[in-house]
Amino acid sequence: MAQGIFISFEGIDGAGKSSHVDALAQALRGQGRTVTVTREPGGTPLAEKLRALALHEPMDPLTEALLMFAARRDHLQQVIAPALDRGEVVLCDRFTDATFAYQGGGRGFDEAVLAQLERWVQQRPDGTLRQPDLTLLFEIAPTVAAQRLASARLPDRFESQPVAFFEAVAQGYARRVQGAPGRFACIAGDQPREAVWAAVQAAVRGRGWL
Ligand SMILES: Nc1ncnc2c1ncn2[C@@H]1O[C@H](COP(=O)(O)OP(=O)(O)OP(=O)(O)O)[C@@H](O)[C@H]1O
Ligand SMILES: Cc1cn([C@H]2C[C@H](O)[C@@H](COP(=O)(O)O)O2)c(=O)[nH]c1=O
Repeated sequence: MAQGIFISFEGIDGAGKSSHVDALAQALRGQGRTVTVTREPGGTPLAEKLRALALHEPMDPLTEALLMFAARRDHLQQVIAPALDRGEVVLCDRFTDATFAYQGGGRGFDEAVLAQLERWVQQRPDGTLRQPDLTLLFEIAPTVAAQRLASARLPDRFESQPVAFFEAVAQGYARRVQGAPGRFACIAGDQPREAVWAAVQAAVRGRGWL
């Protein structure tokens, strides 16, 4: 059976990505595809426990990075890889680019160490690295994202960071795009919702998946 399709959604907090995950799932299901919608950190009972710790408990950058990869390993083993092996579509709200952006860019953690953890956690039996087939990166000015979040919900450990943190996170994302430009579709997140949704569909259609 052919491998499935792995699509991740990325961007700074408040970029507006989450509302489009379910919409894309519905559109793909409308075409007869089986779709798993999931998120990181999280996606399994264990990884959701690690998520609660990572988002709410104080910790140092190494602990934070290790928790993200521990959650990811369980999520990959239990949910993502089996679904892809069954030929399904996996839509994941954040994946490893978020670790490079938040722990690497935002916290200033050594990206060479993150790259080593990425290899350990995402290596497949054939030696290749598991990565999304497509990453939709929602780009927005940190000040605009902060205004959106201010009226949306109580902030967690990441959302309560200052604008300068999110500028560093955005730079972390930009480095990931530079490293693998063909994997990314960059979407202007500051447009009206309908225009953002049109851009999401165009990116997926461009790959022949919609
Ligand atoms: N295009 C848009 N224009 C204006 N407001 C938007 C737009 N898209 C989303 N929002 C609003 O911005 C807030 C954040 O949206 P959403 O939760 O989808 O962002 P997100 O990128 O998934 O953030 P997080 O990663 O923190 O969950 C919500 O209140 C949402 O209603
Ligand atoms: C995967 C991943 C996530 N984060 C951060 C980014 C967000 O602030 C939260 C998740 O919250 P969301 O509302 O579900 O987007 O976690 C991170 O710092 N590192 C990661 O690897």
